[in-house]
Amino acid sequence: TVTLRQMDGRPLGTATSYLQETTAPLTLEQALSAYGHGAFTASLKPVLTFGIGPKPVWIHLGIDNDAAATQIRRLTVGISWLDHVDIYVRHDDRTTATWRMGDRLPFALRPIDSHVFAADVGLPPGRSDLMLRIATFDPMVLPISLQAPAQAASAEGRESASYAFIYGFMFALLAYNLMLFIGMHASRYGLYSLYLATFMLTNVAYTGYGFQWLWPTHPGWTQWSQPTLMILCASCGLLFARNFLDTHRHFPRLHRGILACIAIGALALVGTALIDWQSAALVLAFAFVTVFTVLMLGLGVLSVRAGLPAGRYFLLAAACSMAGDVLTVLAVLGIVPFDDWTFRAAEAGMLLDATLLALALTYQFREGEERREKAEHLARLDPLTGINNRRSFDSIGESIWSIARRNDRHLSVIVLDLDHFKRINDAHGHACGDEVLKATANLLHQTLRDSDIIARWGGEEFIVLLPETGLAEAVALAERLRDAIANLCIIRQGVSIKITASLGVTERRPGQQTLEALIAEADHLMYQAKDLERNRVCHTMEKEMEVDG
Ligand SMILES: Nc1nc2c(ncn2[C@@H]2O[C@H](COP(=O)(O)OP(=O)(O)OP(=O)(O)O)[C@@H](O)[C@H]2O)c(=O)[nH]1
Repeated sequence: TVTLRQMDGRPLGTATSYLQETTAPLTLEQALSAYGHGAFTASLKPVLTFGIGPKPVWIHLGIDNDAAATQIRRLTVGISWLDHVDIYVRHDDRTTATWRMGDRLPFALRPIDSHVFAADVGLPPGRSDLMLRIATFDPMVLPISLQAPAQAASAEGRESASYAFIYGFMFALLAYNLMLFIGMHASRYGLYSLYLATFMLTNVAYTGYGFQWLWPTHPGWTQWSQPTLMILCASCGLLFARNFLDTHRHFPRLHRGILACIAIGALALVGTALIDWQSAALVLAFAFVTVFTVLMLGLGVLSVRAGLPAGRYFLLAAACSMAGDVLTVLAVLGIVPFDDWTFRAAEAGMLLDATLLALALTYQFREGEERREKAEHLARLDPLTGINNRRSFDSIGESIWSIARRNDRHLSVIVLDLDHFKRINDAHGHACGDEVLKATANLLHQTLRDSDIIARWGGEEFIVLLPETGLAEAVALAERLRDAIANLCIIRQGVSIKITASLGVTERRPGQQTLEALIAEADHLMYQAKDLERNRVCHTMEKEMEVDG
């Protein structure tokens, strides 16, 4: 028996006693008579639990109103998914109030607009008895409490606010990822959004908010929504994992196995729906979610072991979600004490899961961008010397050329070719030739300004584009380069290798049409230098002097 003071919203299980029906359903009179004969068992737990799909249960709670006037207290059975909740209030051997509710009956029959089962009970002074009959295919967990209606309403308000926070947070993640999906056509963002959306729907269904807000006139769907959405959500999670971890490439057998698993789950669900076997659908859904949780964790472990960069986030996310799910299931099955924290652990786990996966997606995106930038950068460089290759020179050179042309600015070019390079290769080997090419590129890099463009033009040929540089200055620079190359000391296997280079230098002339023509001129001059015994700089100034002379 509970007194008014004990009616503070906490579960009153230890004040109750119960009787489970064995064969035929009992009437109220039969249950009362059984109670009178002491057939009820006193509950030792504050929250009664009877596992999945148990026989219907009768619960008795004695109430002592020690005040002088009638008191109203809100009776709450704080779980949403019970099929039938019949409540009888007895006073002076009479039934003073009866309510029938449950998620097999339309929501409108509920006396209080709540996502769980609640009724305001009038308690005259003295002793009253509450008799409840509860029947369900789902896990039967019964947090029964009494408290003043205003208090109950404010507790429910706080609870709703916490759900609003969870849904708001998840909705923001969902909307953001949906936009990424639409904008980038990357299916992993779409699958992640789908996973979040189905999780939210599953949660809305099992917390009873779905029945209260979304489908109050469809008790049939309320029944089937839970197994259906559980299987749908787990399937979306697996599809996301397949895509996110690229299982097709890394774990091909698992990739196919996951799809088979989803297909079996979906077919089995359709089968149970066709024969309207709801208890089997529930057992199937719980089994599927268990397989899902194990698979997600296993995929996380495998991807970390395979060194997949985003694997750590995934594993941590899967572990958070699994810990939350396990705690909630244990609470619902009565294996660990049922309270707000244990019951809502799955939500906390999923919040962490969703956040970590969002981080993992961002990490993966950043990594992809870095890879792409690196590949683009590498595609512009000569792999041996690390300076620009011809393709990259062409694109940079063209823009410098058009600026110089439009603004009529100085622009010079040097073409440099190493002399008798074939001999170096022949005498010291190809690897040694490579070393010489690298040393030459290095020297160019160190001697020239950052604004000058250096590139490897061909085998042992280099090109330098000198913006804002007149011919005299370019020729002086070319001479310095020639001299530095001639003095370059490359020692390989104790042998000192000497090299020289021939250089052609020219400057853009007003009216000259293309950069190509300018380079061809410098190239021509470089060949002139080769003809003149090599290790020389030839330039257009000489040509002009010759013409003048
Ligand atoms: N080691 C090495 N050799 C290269 C590379 N690219 C081209 N070569 C070699 O450079 C040599 C160029 O020879 P040639 O075109 O006959 O010119 P050269 O021997 O320098 O003679 P001149 O240009 O007339 O002074 C060839 O033997 C090519 O195989 C490279 O990346 N590494």
